[in-house]
Amino acid sequence: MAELKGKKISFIGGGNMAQALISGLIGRGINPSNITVADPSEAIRDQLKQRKINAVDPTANTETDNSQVAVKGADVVVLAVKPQVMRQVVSDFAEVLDRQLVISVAAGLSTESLSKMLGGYKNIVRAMPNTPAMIQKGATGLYAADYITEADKTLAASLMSASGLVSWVEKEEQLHAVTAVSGSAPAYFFYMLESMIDAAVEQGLDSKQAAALAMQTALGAAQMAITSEEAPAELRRKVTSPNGTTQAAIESLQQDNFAQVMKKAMQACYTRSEEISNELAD
Ligand SMILES: NC(=O)C1=CN([C@@H]2O[C@H](COP(=O)(O)OP(=O)(O)OC[C@H]3O[C@@H](n4cnc5c(N)ncnc54)[C@H](OP(=O)(O)O)[C@@H]3O)[C@@H](O)[C@H]2O)C=CC1
Ligand SMILES: O=C(O)[C@@H]1CCC=N1
Repeated sequence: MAELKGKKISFIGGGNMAQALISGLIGRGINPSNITVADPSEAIRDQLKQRKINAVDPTANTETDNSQVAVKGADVVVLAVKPQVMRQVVSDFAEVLDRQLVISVAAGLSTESLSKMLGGYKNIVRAMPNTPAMIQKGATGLYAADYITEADKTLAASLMSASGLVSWVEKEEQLHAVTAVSGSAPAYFFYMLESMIDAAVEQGLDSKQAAALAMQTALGAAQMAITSEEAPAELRRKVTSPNGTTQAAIESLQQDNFAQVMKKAMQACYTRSEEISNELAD
């Protein structure tokens, strides 16, 4: 965290992912006055200002209120807009980049394509975070080309670790797999919770009670898996009494090819990430 002390951090795009990362940063004691966000939504800017975060309107065309203002004063610029609008968005400020570390959280968009969009600017680290960053329980994959300095890699890791775990990948393509296993994955767990709660309600619990039990179980299982020396398969075996209730549930999942279902979903995620990469390449 020492690396972030006094650093000016700007976010281009103040939507879901940016807000999650900002909450992580503020939760770790970063002064909101060191954070600037450019977002066209007045509602988002007003919310940010209430939290003492600077907010500018990228569509404004004044000397004090636009994305160039956010970028010029920054040490780190986090690009948090949809990959499909990145080219258009960065064209507003690419010319004023000179020393800033750019961190892109955009799914799929390669360093090479982004660098071209930025007129050849190369000081880029790619990150694939996830929304539990909001409560500092995020998981982020990071990639930097070999020409990025150790100081900038440390700065990027420090910024993302304010929101939770960080893990570097050696090859840029591995970020597709990171997206499948953690970037998009909170949604899989939320979907599983939704399905479990619906099923418990059908079995006779009221929805609040079902939700509380399912969510606490997800939290407990995740924390156990993280802290235990035993692998998830062994922890699963310890719940599963021979010919008991868990065995019946697990056998049902196996008959329905649960592992295959999960593999197929993660492959769809990986493939979509590759497609976005190809769509945005020149
Ligand atoms: N959500 C997630 O879980 C994750 C997202 N990501 C990546 O994060 C990025 C953002 O995703 P997410 O936060 O979900 O998307 P959101 O749509 O929530 O946020 C993007 C924000 O950027 C704003 N925006 C549009 N144009 C500009 C502009 N010219 N200047 C500044 N801001 C602009 C949008 O405004 P408006 O809506 O008014 O156009 C919107 O508020 C994506 O690239 C995504 O791949 C990565 C990991 C996880
Ligand atoms: O769905 C998406 O494309 C983004 C990237 C990872 C999570 N959300």
